[in-house]
Amino acid sequence: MTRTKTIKTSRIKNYFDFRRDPLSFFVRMLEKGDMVSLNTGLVPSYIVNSPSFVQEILVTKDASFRKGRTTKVLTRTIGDGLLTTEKTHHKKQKKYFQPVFYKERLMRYAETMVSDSKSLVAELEQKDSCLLDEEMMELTLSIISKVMFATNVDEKKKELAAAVSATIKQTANSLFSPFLLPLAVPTKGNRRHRDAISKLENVIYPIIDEAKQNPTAYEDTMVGLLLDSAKQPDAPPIFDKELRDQMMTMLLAGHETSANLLTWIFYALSKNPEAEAKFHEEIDQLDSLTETPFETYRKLTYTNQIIKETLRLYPPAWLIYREADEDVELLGESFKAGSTFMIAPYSIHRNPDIFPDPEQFKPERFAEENQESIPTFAYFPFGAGSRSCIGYRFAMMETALILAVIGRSLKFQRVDETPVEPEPLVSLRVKDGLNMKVVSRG
Ligand code: HEM
Repeated sequence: MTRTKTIKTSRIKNYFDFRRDPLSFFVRMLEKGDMVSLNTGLVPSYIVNSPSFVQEILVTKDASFRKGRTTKVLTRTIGDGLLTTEKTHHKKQKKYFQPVFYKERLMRYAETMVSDSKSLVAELEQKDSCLLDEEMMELTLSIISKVMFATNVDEKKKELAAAVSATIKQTANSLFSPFLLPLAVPTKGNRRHRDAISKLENVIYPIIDEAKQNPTAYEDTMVGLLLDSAKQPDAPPIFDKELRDQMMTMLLAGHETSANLLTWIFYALSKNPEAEAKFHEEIDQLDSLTETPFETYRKLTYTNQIIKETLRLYPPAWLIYREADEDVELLGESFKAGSTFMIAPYSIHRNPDIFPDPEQFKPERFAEENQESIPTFAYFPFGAGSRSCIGYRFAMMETALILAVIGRSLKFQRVDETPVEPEPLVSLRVKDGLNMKVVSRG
């Protein structure tokens, strides 16, 4: 029996429905079948809904797929970094990248996560309200720059965060546009995109020069590690361009996702007083005098459930693309080379058969005793298989520590009750930002 259903609406209607409101489009498609064919003719496009197809594409048959269009678009900004390379090149990079996220390094990163969060608390205590999304963007940008490049971007935080935002907006526009104009074509959007890339490069290239001249100052960072790996016997040399691409990758993949997640969490807590009270109870019991940040992190059980529930409802990586490299058989059905597959954690995480009352915020879904009932490939905010998120542990720890430090001193309340909408760019943002009252917890 075939599990793929073709929807009856025309491809033009599907395309405009998708462009108008991609998130609702995917949620509507959820009940149409395990795999939905979008009727797109020469280049077949599918929406993947069932966990077993997700597993086939991302894990079991992953060698038959590439990231396709996502890679093509992202390469314009980040070049050949870990997020965008394919096949053997990617495998090689993933191997030399692993040590950046080893436990002993994560333990050191935790110190920076806590101290930067404390500085932000001191700043926020002077304010009545703030644009929370921007504050979170600057905080996670500052953390990633310190731990990956030993660079303090405090003075340039706003400018850099704006440059990253501009590249992300342009990338999202290109991702969903039917035409992909080369970046060299001087459209207004392309010019803005190129300016933003130059701003980021003006920060990145001097760091590379400095790291090569003064390696000891960088030995604990990603840049130092990559320079070191090139010194191993038989290792190929590493060029500035490759370092630049990996640094761009970390800037783009490693801070916007976490910042958006944090913004959604504080929003969700402001709407769910019971969960907020349980969160406060947990963090108020922490003994910050005797513990290292890493020990603190391991005690944040309920906080962890809040993070997972927010990742379910507002997964920053809301859409994952794959393209078949060759003809491929999935669960006994054949798909042609070149077929594209859209896998949307945003809609799959709302499957009511797996998550009853899917729109309700219920962190307890992820309590130890309940987690077992969630099939592995029904919940995958960090992807799965060979292309899954290398920063997964980093992101979970960073989010928990930031929540704990900020949550012990402050909470946030909505300034007004205007509806908050998600904006699906490369990562899932709060549309038009989130203005929040800053309330001291006394
Ligand atoms: C809440 C935060 C984050 C979320 C939800 C997230 C999600 C994801 C997802 C879903 C993928 C797989 C994409 C695909 O299969 O096409 C991915 C890949 C990746 N992520 Fe994350 N990520 C987060 C934070 C981070 C952080 C903090 C870093 C780095 C410090 C990072 C670095 C990367 C990189 C380099 C890849 C590409 C891995 C590869 O292709 O081998 N991410 N992320």
